[in-house]
Amino acid sequence: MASVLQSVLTTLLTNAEQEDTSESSSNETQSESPSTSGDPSSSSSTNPNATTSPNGALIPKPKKKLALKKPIQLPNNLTGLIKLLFSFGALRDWLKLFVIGGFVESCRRLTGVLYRKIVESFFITASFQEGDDAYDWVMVWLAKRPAWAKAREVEVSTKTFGLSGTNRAVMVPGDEDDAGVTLSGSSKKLAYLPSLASTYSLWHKGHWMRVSRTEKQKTYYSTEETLNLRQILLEAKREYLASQEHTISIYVSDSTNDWRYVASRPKRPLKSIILDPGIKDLLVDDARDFLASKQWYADRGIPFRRGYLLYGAPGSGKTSIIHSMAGELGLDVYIVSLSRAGLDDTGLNELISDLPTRCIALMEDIDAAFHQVLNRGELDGDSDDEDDSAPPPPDAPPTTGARTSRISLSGLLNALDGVGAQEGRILYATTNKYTSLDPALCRPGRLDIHVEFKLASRYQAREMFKGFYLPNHNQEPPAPEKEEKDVSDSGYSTTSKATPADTPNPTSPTASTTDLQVVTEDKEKERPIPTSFFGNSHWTRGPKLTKQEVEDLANKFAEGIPERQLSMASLQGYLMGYKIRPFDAVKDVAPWVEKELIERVKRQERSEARRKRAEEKRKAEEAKKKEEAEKRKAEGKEETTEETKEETKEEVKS
Ligand SMILES: Nc1ncnc2c1ncn2[C@@H]1O[C@H](COP(=O)(O)OP(=O)(O)OP(=O)(O)O)[C@@H](O)[C@H]1O
Repeated sequence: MASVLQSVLTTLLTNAEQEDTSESSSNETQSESPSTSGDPSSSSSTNPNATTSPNGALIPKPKKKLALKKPIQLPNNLTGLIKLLFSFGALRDWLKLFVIGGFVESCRRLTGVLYRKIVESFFITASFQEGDDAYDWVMVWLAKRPAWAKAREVEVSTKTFGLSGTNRAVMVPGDEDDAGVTLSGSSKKLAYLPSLASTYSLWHKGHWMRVSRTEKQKTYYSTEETLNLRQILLEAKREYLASQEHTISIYVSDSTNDWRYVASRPKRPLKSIILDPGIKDLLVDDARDFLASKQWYADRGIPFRRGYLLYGAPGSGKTSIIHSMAGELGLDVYIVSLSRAGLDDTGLNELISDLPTRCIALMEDIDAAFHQVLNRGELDGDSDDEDDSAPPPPDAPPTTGARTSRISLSGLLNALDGVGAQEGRILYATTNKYTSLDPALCRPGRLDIHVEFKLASRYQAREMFKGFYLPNHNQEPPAPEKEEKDVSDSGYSTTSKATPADTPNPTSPTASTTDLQVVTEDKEKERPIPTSFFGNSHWTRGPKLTKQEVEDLANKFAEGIPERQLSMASLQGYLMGYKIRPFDAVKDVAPWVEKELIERVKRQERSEARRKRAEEKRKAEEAKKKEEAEKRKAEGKEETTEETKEETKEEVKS
């Protein structure tokens, strides 16, 4: 340090010397200049550097040698050096500035550190990462805080945060009573999000909290608050779940084998699914009993899992009952799409083990993941298995063609009950091809309960008819004026509003063939409220039927439906065309059924022809393969014979 200071001082002193020298020389120059330009006498008297000779000429005085007579002695101790430094004015000012600046900066940093320490000791900071459930809870909770509505700077988004239907209104604080903010006719709601890099302060139950949103690799929220964090999170979760009370969440697997939330669906009431008596009760009671029996399973060492296989005719309500059960049991649905391209055994295992503990895993069309029939022969890789020679089941898919996914049967079996299989989950598998499933897949422990869904019975047809037209006394009638305006509703294409085609007319054939009566003005008071679960916006346009009238009509309708010939989906499709015309629905049912049955026969013929073609193609390919194999075998033999001959010749020669 001292040596540095010494070298600095030396430089400074040298500079000072040079400055003095230049000053002196400039003085000299100045003193010379008047003698050359002015009167010598006057110059001599004024010029101190010249003397006058006896002849009057100016004789310049000899030049003074400019040199430090006494060079400054550099002190060799630190104190002396500092003293010397302070003897230079400019340096002194610089040093003062340096010291004051350093002091101010240190104070600033110290205050920052102290502030953070205080904040940390009084506040709790929590970060929520986008994509996590807790993030959605906190978002919905924040949106519901009144203070949030006063925020001056927000980011507007149409994200739903897992909410659907009317619940989405919470995303727009203060807008809950609106019919719904619509964006150019869409039903999307607006959400106010904290804008990036802004900090918001709000009070909650007497506590101050700050909310800031920052973006790193992912966006996340961080809150600093004085409240018990657990309490706030629980509150947020409670409010979120309350918002979701009437919906179920649907998750699907993405290409990275993670579960991704896709949508919320309103719960479908169980009564809207019409099955033969006892089936619904069996499914619901068994699932309820299972969910309540965790300890029972644990005591007996039985894996806490339950599987249901719903099989049968297409459009008979398999998928619908699963969604309805999810609502009834309050479980989310995780759809495992076995035919997703790129899904292999490892991916499937990961997905199944990542399922939450209480949920519904849904595998639709479990047979469709494999183009080949799932059987033991394939599983064991034993091509000579006697099963192979047996003809495939009548509805078995063709056994050739590329697989859509890389799932093997053993992979699926492992995923269902291997070590990684999640406890507490309910598995629903559906198929239209029960006979094509391997018994190993269907055994208890994997798929414990098998329920057949048949084509519609007369009982189901009757109940569906009643569901469309029966008064529902739990609902308030909608305001007629409002309904008048609603022309966008429907699902049917005919019938003018003024004279519904179904309104019995004394002279019309419909009226003459039925004993039902038109509801008169007097009856209007006890006017029935329409359909329980197929919507009610069109009810004012239809005839007002009493319960008994609907039951009579339903019986007539059911009589026209052949037992187990048509699917419930087709019946629903038919009735949708007669939403406000129950009389016509009954009247037209016979010709419709006839047409449907003819269509069905045609469809069956087409499918049989397709199956035959596929079978022939398969046989032809097999024969071709066999022929090629034999040809290769023969060629191989010939080559070997030639080679043996050559070798013998060589041997003989040698
Ligand atoms: N039993 C039923 N009760 C009420 N509606 C039904 C019933 N069966 C089918 N539907 C109606 O038919 C439509 C199709 O039903 P769903 O998808 O549940 O049939 P599915 O058996 O799963 O058909 P698939 O085997 O082709 O997948 C739905 O809109 C549903 O409302």
